Amino acid sequence: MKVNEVILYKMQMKMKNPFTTSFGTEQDREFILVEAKSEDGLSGWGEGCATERPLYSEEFTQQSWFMLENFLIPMVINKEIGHPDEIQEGFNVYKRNNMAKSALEGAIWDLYAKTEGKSLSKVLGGSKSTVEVGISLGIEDNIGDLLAAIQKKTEEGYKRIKIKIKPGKDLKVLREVRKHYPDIPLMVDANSAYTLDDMETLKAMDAFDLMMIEQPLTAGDLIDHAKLQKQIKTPVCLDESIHSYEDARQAIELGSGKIINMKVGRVGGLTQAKKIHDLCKEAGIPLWCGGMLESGVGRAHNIAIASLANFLLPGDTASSSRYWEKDIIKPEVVAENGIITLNDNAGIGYEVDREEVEKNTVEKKVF
Ligand SMILES: O=C(O)CCC(=O)c1ccccc1C(=O)O
Ligand SMILES: [Mg+2]
Repeated sequence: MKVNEVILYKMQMKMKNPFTTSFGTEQDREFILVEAKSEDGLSGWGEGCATERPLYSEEFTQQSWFMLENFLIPMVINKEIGHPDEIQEGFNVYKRNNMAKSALEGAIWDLYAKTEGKSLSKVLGGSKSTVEVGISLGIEDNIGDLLAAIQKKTEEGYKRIKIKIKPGKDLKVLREVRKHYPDIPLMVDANSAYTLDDMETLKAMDAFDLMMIEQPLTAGDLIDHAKLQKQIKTPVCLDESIHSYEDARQAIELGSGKIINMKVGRVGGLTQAKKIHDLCKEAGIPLWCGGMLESGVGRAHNIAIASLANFLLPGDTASSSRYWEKDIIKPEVVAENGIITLNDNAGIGYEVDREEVEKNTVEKKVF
């Protein structure tokens, strides 16, 4: 297979509602789409999940664009590619920049699957035909708004509720939520907002029967998370601490957590995600698929990877309509009663709506 043209689209799409985490509020989602074209006229699509500002990790859209334009696209264009697993080896001469790597690698995976006439899930080795999904709810100023959102999303059938927390917006919120919803599957995500000095608060969370606490401590940390996990019963789930197979291996060895949130962009692409999946399966560490407020393209990739066997917990891959007035894929992603059913179409399984893409494109470059 040969990629003879790559197109980068810088996208700006307004989300229906602002989304607040411990690191800030986002409503205008800027991201990169990658289209990789083959000689026989097929197009593969990938999405870069970096955000406009480096708030979640060190990556941001302009940096991804620069990486893709100057370093990554030249490595793949007009080269013979036997299998997408080969891409990552080449990319790894450059350090990190995982979201940029993943965007292009993802487009090539989609192109490969389309060339083979198989679904992306199939070529990745997925074994499930449905995936379970939960919902991630941002921090609200007003507890009433959060309770209303929980009510609505529970009625829609989402399989678990995740609420964002930060110091000062934690135990009081949990007490209130549990008062109204004593039995819902519930978890929290701190996005690195605490340190071991907050041990009392973190220990107090054991009282709320949480499925897990996601990334309570510093991004990249494995050691303090291991210390924390020894002192609390609630499983620690790692997000911003896992960027590679090596991170996952060390986290398992150290006991830094009991669950891993898999984000394909964070770990540098589908090939690395598969490797981490296999390692975690072997080690008895369940995974679930995280989200980065993706458009339909990234969402479709997330659904495909979530069909692998060790994705044992509901993911953050909610319906398109949770985020967008109109998504850029046809049909849109729909979770019914908290379940997304995969289709057998070749590649990502959804058609990219070029008209919608163009409408939301602020910059475009052909290579
Ligand atoms: O619905 C989603 O896409 C997941 C939302 C979410 O939790 C999130 C959104 C943006 C950045 C980081 C995170 C996170 O999982 O930490
Ligand atoms: Mg998270």
